[in-house]
Amino acid sequence: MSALNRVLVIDDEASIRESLEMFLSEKGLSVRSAGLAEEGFRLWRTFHPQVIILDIRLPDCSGLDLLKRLTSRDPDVKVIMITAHHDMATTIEAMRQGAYDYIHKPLDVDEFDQAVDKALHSAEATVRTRPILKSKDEEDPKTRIVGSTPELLAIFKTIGRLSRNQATVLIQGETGTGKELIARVIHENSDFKDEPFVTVDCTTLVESLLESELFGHEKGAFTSASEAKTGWLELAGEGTIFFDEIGDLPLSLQAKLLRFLEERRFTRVGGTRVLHSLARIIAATNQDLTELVRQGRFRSDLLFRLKVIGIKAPPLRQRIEDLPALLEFFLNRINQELNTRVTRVEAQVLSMLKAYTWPGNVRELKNLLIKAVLKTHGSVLLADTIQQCLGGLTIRLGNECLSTLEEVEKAHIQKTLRQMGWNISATAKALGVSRPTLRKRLKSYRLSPPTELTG
Ligand SMILES: Nc1ncnc2c1ncn2[C@@H]1O[C@H](COP(=O)(O)OP(=O)(O)OP(=O)(O)O)[C@@H](O)[C@H]1O
Repeated sequence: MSALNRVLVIDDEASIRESLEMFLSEKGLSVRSAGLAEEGFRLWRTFHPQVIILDIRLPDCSGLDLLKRLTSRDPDVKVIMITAHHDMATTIEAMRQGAYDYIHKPLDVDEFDQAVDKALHSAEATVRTRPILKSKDEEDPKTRIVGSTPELLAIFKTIGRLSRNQATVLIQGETGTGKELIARVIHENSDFKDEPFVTVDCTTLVESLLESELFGHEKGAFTSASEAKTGWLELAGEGTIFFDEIGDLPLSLQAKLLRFLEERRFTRVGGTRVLHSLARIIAATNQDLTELVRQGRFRSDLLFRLKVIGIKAPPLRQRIEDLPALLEFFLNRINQELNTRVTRVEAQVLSMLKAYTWPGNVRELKNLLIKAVLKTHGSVLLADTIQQCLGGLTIRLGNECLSTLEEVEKAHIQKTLRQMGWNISATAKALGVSRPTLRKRLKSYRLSPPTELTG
């Protein structure tokens, strides 16, 4: 009998205990039951159940109190609360206290069956997986670029070289690849890090306002200028001005920015005093500026001026080896920010994430993990949850487009089998499963060795 099939039922109604015992035994599970909280707690200590079915109302104490006692001793305990009461506050409180699930009486057999299977699967995954989060991050997570692929190492070097000067930088890359993050890290690692970092979103600016926002204006410069205003160039001091989506900057403003970059001097709108700015300009874009130049939508001389130092932020799919580190980093951050404790991941999660194409890059990964963590009960991030969050999105493995967990699993097994020359022991080891499990999968996916290997 597997060590991972023990269920404890704690309910004061004898008829419910009996029917649940019967139902769970028929599922092949080992079941014990108790009618009182105290008795249930004692059984929990001696029987070591993977899953507990717990009634909210018990004669000697509330099920919620017992839940609290259990989760404080073992945060990974899987407790399915059952109750005849449909009240919001208790449901919320039970989930807050770490209940795995919450089901109403009269029990719907399918719903109950599924909840028990999921809880057992999650308990099994907790045992199978090792925590991936080792230590708390010491660095400020908001200015940490995670990754160690050659493309990123080259970026780190460039950032180092930029630390002693105020050279202009152009960062190009797809959406969500970390362009703004790179700009902030350049600023944080410069001698001028205590000066301001000012962001200019070129997509949201009304053309007529930009000049005065950027350069400032004097009182009375135009009808609504009732007060003088300091512009971003002055506000930034010796810090950094980050032009996000520079490709969207209107042509008239491109000319003004170019003039400023050439002379480093400017006047406020309606003013005569010549001001200087030593701020570093960093521009970012996810468009192909050379193509925009060709189309006459971007000035080639401005592109030349901006690209004193050019940085290419690589798309996530081109540095997929960084995924484990990113996963660990975001789980840590999400746990801290959302007060969750997802510290383990099922083995297939990583292969699924690695197989996906990530059109939204690191931002998409971060958002997906937030969604998945919020759906996770307990400490293990399950492959099923990732699949749900990826929704109808397609996973790409090699040249194949896969959309279900089974397809992904099958393709991954096939690939590993091929790599291992169809050696079952080596493949099972590489996949982290036992040989019987692998054989079961081969049978269910009808996988058999190519003919030249069978003889
Ligand atoms: N290498 C990385 N390590 C850690 N976090 C990252 C990394 N790359 C991106 N991020 C995070 O992903 C999110 C998106 O990054 P960012 O806003 O810098 O991307 P972007 O390229 O400027 O996007 P857009 O083009 O859409 O403006 C941010 O939360 C950022 O902190």
